[in-house]
Amino acid sequence: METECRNIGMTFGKTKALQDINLTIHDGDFLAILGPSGCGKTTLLRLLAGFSAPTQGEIRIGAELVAGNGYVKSPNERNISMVFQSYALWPHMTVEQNIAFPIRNSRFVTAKQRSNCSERVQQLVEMVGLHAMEKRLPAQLSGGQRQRVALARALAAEPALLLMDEPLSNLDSELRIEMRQELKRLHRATGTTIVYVTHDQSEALALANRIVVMNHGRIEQVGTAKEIYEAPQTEFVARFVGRSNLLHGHWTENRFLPEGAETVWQLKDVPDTFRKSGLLALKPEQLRISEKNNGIPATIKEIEYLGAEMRVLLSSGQTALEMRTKEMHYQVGDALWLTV
Ligand SMILES: Nc1ncnc2c1ncn2[C@@H]1O[C@H](COP(=O)(O)OP(=O)(O)OP(=O)(O)O)[C@@H](O)[C@H]1O
Repeated sequence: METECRNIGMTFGKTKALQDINLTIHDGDFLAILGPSGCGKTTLLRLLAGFSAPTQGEIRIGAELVAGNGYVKSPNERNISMVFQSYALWPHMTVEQNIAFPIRNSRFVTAKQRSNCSERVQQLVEMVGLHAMEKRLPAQLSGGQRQRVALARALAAEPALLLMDEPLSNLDSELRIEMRQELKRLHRATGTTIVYVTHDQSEALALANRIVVMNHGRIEQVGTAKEIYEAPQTEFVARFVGRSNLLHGHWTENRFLPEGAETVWQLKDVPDTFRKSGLLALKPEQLRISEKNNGIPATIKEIEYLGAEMRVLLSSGQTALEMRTKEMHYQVGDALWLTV
């Protein structure tokens, strides 16, 4: 079942939280909505859930109009479930009671599913790895285990759409990576359509089969992780997702003369998104330090040791640059050249 947003706009007083949102969510998608704080991600998710009505445009789930023209269908009338950053479990209910709740109460559950409730709860408990914890209360669980209960509860009534708002951000970094694998496995096993809000580009790249990048209430680009990372269509996407350096200069066919450089760079297979504006987008791992004057002059501002590699922050004139390297023979304050 497809979900369709058409010309969605949302204003709060003078704030335009969303503008011209056109988006189709396909059946079985794992779709990430990625963008910086305040770009409108949560507002869009809340509209999909039915917590508020858009000020413009319409939303359809399958053939059914769920919001538009002042009409809005409430969350419990939509076949959706939601997982929040804060888990939002019922504190007085055990693990199995929390998971059973939507099976007993959702209007989208059939009589047959309801009569198989205990088996379904057991199946979900196993699926999210909470065996032997069924009788515990949320307070007797770790953060990761609570989030697993929230996930099992969200999947219990087999929703047409599962909405997740930064569900892993309360977990420590190791557990976050582990839960990512869990989520991917659950998505493969259930085929549920997932819309996943995050401001973390590595989370979006790792999880989603499609990514929607948002900025200032608008969609900047929609594509697969590879498309978004390797072929950004806007300066914002290049910087936000790929952490790309955008160098100004002059293009002649496949040759680029960066501003401040004396030597032309011969480049291969460069997507021509930015050529018209005299820009070259380079990922931190594409920049190299050069011993000789065949690139742009730069000064090292900071070196961060990250274990497997180093993150080096530099400045070239007024431009701040970032590179990643495995070896570093220079120090903060050194002047050198950067090339590709
Ligand atoms: N109920 C509201 N009343 C007024 N302004 C709001 C309301 N909800 C959101 N906004 C504004 O709308 C914009 C988008 O907010 P939203 O919460 O959707 O952003 P976000 O991308 O989810 O941010 P974050 O990652 O920080 O949660 C912001 O400028 C925010 O201040």
